Amino acid sequence: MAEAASSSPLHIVVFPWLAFGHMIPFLELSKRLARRGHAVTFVSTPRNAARLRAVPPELSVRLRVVTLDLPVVEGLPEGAESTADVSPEKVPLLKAAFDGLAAPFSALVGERGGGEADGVFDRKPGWIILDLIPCAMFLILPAALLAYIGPKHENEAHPRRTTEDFMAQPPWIPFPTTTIFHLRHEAMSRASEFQPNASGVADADRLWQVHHNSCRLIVHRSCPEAEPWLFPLLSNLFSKPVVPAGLLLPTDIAAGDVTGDDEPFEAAARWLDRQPRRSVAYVALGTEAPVTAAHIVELARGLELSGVRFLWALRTPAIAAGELLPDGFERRVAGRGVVVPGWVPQVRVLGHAAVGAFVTHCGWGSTVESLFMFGLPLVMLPFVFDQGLNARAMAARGVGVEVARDDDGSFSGEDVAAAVRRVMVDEEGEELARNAQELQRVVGDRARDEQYVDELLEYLQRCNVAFWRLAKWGNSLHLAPSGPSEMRDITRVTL
Ligand SMILES: O=c1ccn([C@@H]2O[C@H](COP(=O)(O)OP(=O)(O)O[C@H]3O[C@H](CO)[C@@H](O)[C@H](O)[C@H]3O)[C@@H](O)[C@H]2O)c(=O)[nH]1
Repeated sequence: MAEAASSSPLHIVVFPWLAFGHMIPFLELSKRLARRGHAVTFVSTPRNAARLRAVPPELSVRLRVVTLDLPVVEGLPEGAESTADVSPEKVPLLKAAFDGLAAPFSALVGERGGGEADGVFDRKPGWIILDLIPCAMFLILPAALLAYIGPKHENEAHPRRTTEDFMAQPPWIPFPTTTIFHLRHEAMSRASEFQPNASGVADADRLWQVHHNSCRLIVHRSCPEAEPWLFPLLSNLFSKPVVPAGLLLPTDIAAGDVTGDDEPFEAAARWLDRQPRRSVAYVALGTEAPVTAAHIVELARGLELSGVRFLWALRTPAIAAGELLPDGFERRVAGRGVVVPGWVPQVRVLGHAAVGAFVTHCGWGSTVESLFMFGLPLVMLPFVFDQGLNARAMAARGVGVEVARDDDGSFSGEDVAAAVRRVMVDEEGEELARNAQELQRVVGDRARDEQYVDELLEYLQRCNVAFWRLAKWGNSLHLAPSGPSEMRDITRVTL
């Protein structure tokens, strides 16, 4: 890995969407860019910045965190700054608040490198890397989701109107694929993402606005080993380079990238230390899945019925975890099951020798951390976004099984227990575990993962700032290639 920038170092500003599933990989990418001698300004809000682990001292000369205060939006709970702080129906309000950061962000990047003149940051940004704004878009999502959404012109040529349309393979994917939401509840949720939400804009439109108006380069937290065939297809479909950043496998396994109230976890960690090797199922459904009280009851019933040891990270922003669990649940599973009501250092748990499988919503971050980093087989319970696609792709690779679902997405405790036992108890589980280890060996190669960042940097340096002129105009951020005729107006900044 290059430790110093080979040619003139870049100043890169990164500004992720306010979700830990986004901020964590953006910070990981930032560290790798800084380690290679480039200056990185990581922008977030004060509370999120405080919750992310401090930048390692050796990187602090080149990687700095700048905070912007989130504007007040009616209905958004006080102090809510990330999707982990709100229930799913309030996320559009968080998006509206994030949209309100367009002007301060524009001011930040428009003036010198962003703030006072201080050495490496005293340069206008060569690149801005955001979820949904120019000039490079870094998607922490798998390439499969972008392939499913497709470019606007393909959606116009092949409009999807009915639920069945959303359940079918997109016609612009010309080969057999797992990129299909074949379950009715998933297709319905997808369809809603093409409609405007409470933030006033449809999520698909946010994506297209950037793809079509402003971004020159699309970067995925992924690699061809993890998602074969998709990168050339996407470059072709979107008529611009779609390149991998690698999986950004977390480097700081012991700490993770988020600080929180680890207190409730410490007792669970001591319990985990006493469990036999590969005997515990770690259960966690990420930070954004719309998990209902009924889901939690059935999941609890399933874990109890399975007879398997488990550690469950149960985050419920709106209701105390204990109030959702069936009566007497914790007493009945005492000794073999532990519920942690709050933030759990997930990477540390997944890497623990006692953990043998992961009951997961199949968020891409969780898939990367469990399967590609540690080779753990999966019990898959996807809800929204890319999660169903990830589950399908991993089932096809023989590294996990999905919990059976009804058309409306509901599932029973018996369905959960059956899937958990297939992975943790039955003979089939041995093959799943072997496949997962084998996939990890191929996909989770750290040297190759670093090489993808080198290749990305080479690309960024080749097409550097000569290409772009930054201008501030009114309340919007404008990024313009050198000719004024190509000036583009970017007003929206969120996913
Ligand atoms: O108690 C917790 C809860 C979460 N995490 C971390 O938070 C991240 C969660 O990321 P992910 O697994 O991707 O889940 P979500 O936050 O739910 O993911 C959103 O963003 C993902 C892209 O990262 C998409 O794939 C998902 O569909 C979308 O829900 C991971 O790094 C976890 O290690 C913890 O460390 N402790």
